[in-house]
Amino acid sequence: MTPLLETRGIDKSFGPVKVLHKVEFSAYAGEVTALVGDNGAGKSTLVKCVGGIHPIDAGAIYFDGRQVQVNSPRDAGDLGIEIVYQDLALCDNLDIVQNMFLGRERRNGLLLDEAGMEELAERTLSSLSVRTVKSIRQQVSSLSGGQRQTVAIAKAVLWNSKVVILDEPTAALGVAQTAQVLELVRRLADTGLAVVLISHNMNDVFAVSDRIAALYLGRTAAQVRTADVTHAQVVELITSGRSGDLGLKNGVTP
Ligand SMILES: Nc1ncnc2c1ncn2[C@@H]1O[C@H](COP(=O)(O)OP(=O)(O)OP(=O)(O)O)[C@@H](O)[C@H]1O
Repeated sequence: MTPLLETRGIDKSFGPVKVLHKVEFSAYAGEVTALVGDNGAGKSTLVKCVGGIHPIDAGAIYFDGRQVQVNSPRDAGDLGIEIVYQDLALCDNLDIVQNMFLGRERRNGLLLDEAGMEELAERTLSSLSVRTVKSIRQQVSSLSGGQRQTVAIAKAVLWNSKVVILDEPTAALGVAQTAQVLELVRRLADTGLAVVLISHNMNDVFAVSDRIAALYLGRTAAQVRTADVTHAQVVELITSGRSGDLGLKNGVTP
């Protein structure tokens, strides 16, 4: 199976500090790939490289088997790569529809196509089986953390996304809301998207991912199928970069 998104040998430095060393990473359509690693391991940097925010120093990015240049967030968006950041970047003083179309508003002549945007927002939310919001004209400031996360994810999905990268989507959530967001993460993959889930939470990772990619000090420690590893083995990968008894071939489950 060809990965939908793949990095090969990515290097990235900030000034004299080398943060990524020949990083290999693959994400597949229809699957959730968890990207794990300790604080400072390079997860956000890798994601920002594939999102066109940081230029890479060496290596290459492949999309659907084809080498691509991702020089700006616009390039990433054109390929269908959307990143949902932890701090969400939703505007509190706007409603759900306004937030979902922010910066990409639909127009009807000179006027905003409010009805069209409402319908599409509604359709996107219901296609993801999101029933938690009362009205899509609700201000985002009145939503709970889980609902905000849901809107941010739906916003990413609205734009014909093919790869959705979620940066710690459950970090600030309670138990019930975490379960809801994880269900949504699973549904995204089930609709055929490649979902990348950055997470520090092993329960979340094991609950929802098909594959796990572990970074250790900016290097790929392993890429494995979730079904092939235990919590303890993943913790070992994260904390020491060692794959111990996993029997990996070049860091990958054979
Ligand atoms: N813009 C930058 N300039 C200089 N150093 C940076 C920059 N961005 C990240 N770094 C450094 O790169 C390393 C990797 O950081 P990164 O944020 O990618 O890690 P992470 O795995 O996402 O960590 P966390 O789980 O804490 O978010 C860190 O040592 C960090 O200090």
